[in-house]
Order: sequence, then C-alpha cells, then structure tokens
Amino acid sequence: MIDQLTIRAHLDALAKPRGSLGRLEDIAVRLAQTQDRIDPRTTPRQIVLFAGDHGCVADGVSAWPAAVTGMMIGTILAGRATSNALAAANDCPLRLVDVGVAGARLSDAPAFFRDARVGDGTASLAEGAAMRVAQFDAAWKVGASEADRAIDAGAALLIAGEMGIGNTTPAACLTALLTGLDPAAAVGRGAGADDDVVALKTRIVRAAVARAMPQLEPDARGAIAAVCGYEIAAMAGFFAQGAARGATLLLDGYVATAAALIAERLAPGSARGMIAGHRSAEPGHAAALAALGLEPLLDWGMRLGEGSGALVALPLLDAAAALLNDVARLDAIGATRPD
Ligand SMILES: Cc1cc2ncn([C@H]3O[C@H](COP(=O)(O)O)[C@@H](O)[C@H]3O)c2cc1C
Ligand SMILES: O=C(O)c1cccnc1
Repeated sequence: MIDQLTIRAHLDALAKPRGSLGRLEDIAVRLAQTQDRIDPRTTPRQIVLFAGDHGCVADGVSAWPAAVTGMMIGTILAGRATSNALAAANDCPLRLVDVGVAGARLSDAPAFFRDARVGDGTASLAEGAAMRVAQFDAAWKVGASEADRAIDAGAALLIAGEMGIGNTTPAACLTALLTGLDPAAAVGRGAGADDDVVALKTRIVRAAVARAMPQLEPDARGAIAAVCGYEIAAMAGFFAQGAARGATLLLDGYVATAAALIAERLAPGSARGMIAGHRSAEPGHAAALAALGLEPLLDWGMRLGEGSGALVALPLLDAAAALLNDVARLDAIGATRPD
C-alpha cells in the first residue's frame, strides 16, 4: 500500500511552493491511494447507469409514477438525459443496463444498452422482501461483470449511476440498516416528495428496517436483499469488483452510496477504492458517507442521481491526476526550496 507520506513527499518535490494547491493536494493524495500508485489515471473512464423499478412505488413513496423510469430510459437512449449531457461534457463514455425495470423489454436499442433484467421490478418492501437472495446475487453479478468489462477495456476510473423511480426508499432502508441511522433521519424528499409522502415513506422505511434488522447479523445478504433494488444490488457488485481490481470508484449521491455501503459490508475493504463526488441534499447522505470514512468533494445541494454529482466532480480528479503526473520537479528546474 502506498502511504500518505510518500505521496505528500512527491507533491512537495514538484516545482511549486509546498502546499500551494491546497485542497487539490488532498484530493491527489486520495486519488493516488485508491489506485495504490503515485501516478494514478482518470482516463479511460466509464459511467454505467443501472436501471430498475420498485414495487413500493405502488404504495405511494414517490412523487412520480413508476412509468417515468421507462420514459427516462428512452431519454437516456436518445442521448438527452442529464447524465448523457454531463458524461459528454466530461469525455466519459456511458452505458445503460436494465437490471430490473418493469414492463416491456426493449428491442432495437443502441449498443450502449444492455438488457440484463433479473426481474420485472422488485416486490414491495412495504409488504415483504423486495427480492430473494438469488435475485440479489444475480443483480450483483451483473454489476461485477460491468466493472470487469470496463476495466478489461482499460478503464481506471468507474462511476455508477442509477435510474429507478422510488429508489430513494430502498436507499433510506439500506442506510438505516447498515449505519444504524434512525429511519426518520434517513428519509428525504427524493425526486420531490411532499410532506404527506415523506410521512408515509418514513412509516414504510421504519417498518421494513425493523423487519430486516434482526436478520442482519445471521444473514446479511438476506437482510439487504429484503430492502434492496436491482439497480442498487448491481451497483454494489460493480463497486466491489471495481475496488478489487484497483479502479478508482467515484461515488454519486445517496442511492449510489447505499450501494457502496452494501459493497463495504459484503466485500470489506471496497471503500479504499472510493472517492465521494458530492454530498446530496438527501438528509441521510452525510451519515452514509461518514460510515464509509469519506469526505465529499462537493456540497452543492444536488439531488438527481443518474451519476450526475459524480460527473460534476470528475474534473477535480482530472486536475489531481494532472498535478501528480505532469508537473516538473523542483530539482529538475535547478531550484531549491528556501526552507
Ligand atoms: C424525470 C426524472 C429523472 C430522474 N433522474 C434521476 N432521478 C432520480 O429520482 C428517482 C428517485 O427519487 P424517488 O425515490 O423520490 O422516486 C430515481 O429515478 C433517481 O434516479 C429522476 C427522477 C425523475 C422524476
Ligand atoms: O442523491 C441521490 O442519489 C438522489 C437524490 C434524489 C433522487 N434521486 C437520487
């Protein structure tokens, strides 16, 4: 493992006053640690969007109907979603994977789409387990295979994004389950829930977490599967595999971080590969990041998902990599420090 002192010594040897890039130097240290090398790369990179539907939407947990998941998939495939725009602005190739959307399957989709559907949306976590462990494992494998695919093609940095109306409800359940946060503090407005919807969502999350919690120690995968989503399980497998293979994982918001909590629980050490792109406006996100030992790069009140916050933070990592890789050493220009 490359240690902090080695990286700091490298930064201090560059042709600039010591510490003169402030916080960017801390980011450079973190980036180097995620790849365990003094010359980390941020290109090639890949964003994979995982999509799934959620049975609990029928119970009223979202401001939006489940059909909007499919509409947004169409928008992503047409290249017109926020994630497409931000990925293009950052030279980040994008893939979209259906892990568990409900309804008709797509035909004639472009090559950046993969149909890896494990189920037609989850069962409602308000009524029982959202999915079986075998389904959780299958979705995890889909995510792991996406990390392998990207890394085999050369990617050094991975972003996972998600699309799934209702998915801030399983994210709140998972955050409460895996960090011990009170369900009321884990529930937020998601894509725009009003006070009544938030109250209902909180009741549902509290009950689901109360059912899953006793199962956590004897059977962690069973407890997690009960309150999970297919796209969240896939992101967890993506993170665990990406970390195992030494890639940098740039996290998005609350939903992606719930998947990161699963990865760290089931594949301990995964968090060493993670950098938090931002802190989402969802109120439970700070606790989730703290549980992973991560400090967000940005705190801009973003609350979209789709990998958007990670993509907005990506240029900061490009800057950190450029600093580590492309700046001359002070001794090479013939100068010595005054101190
Ligand atoms: C048009 C639209 C585009 C989105 N893109 C991401 N989300 C985000 O909002 C949803 C989660 O919020 P909730 O749990 O409150 O339903 C997810 O689809 C997430 O990706 C969107 C939501 C909408 C409505
Ligand atoms: O932070 C997130 O991931 C988020 C917030 C609101 C809606 N969807 C996702």
